Amino acid sequence: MDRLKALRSEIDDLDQSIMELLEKRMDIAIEIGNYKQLKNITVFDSSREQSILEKASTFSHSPQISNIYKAIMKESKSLQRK
Ligand SMILES: O=C(O)C(=O)C[C@]1(C(=O)O)C=C[C@@H](O)C=C1
Repeated sequence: MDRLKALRSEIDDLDQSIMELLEKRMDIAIEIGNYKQLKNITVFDSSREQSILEKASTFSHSPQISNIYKAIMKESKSLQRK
């Protein structure tokens, strides 16, 4: 039980950092969205997404990281379209 508590505490610390970084990323995505709207640029940029997904798969061979990035970028686009 002590071990479970300790591991959960590690996850809590990591979640705090992940959430802070995701919040920052979303703020920047909103700024990019505003810029794109101003300049009449489409929200979806396939080559940029491919390059991020390539980085994710180079960083880690586990498909989970790429899947998480797909979800992050889906939310990013939805924020930009608001
Ligand atoms: O880099 C951009 O152009 C963005 O809008 C950001 C972002 C992302 O979340 O990384 C979101 C949508 C695009 O399809 C590509 C990338």
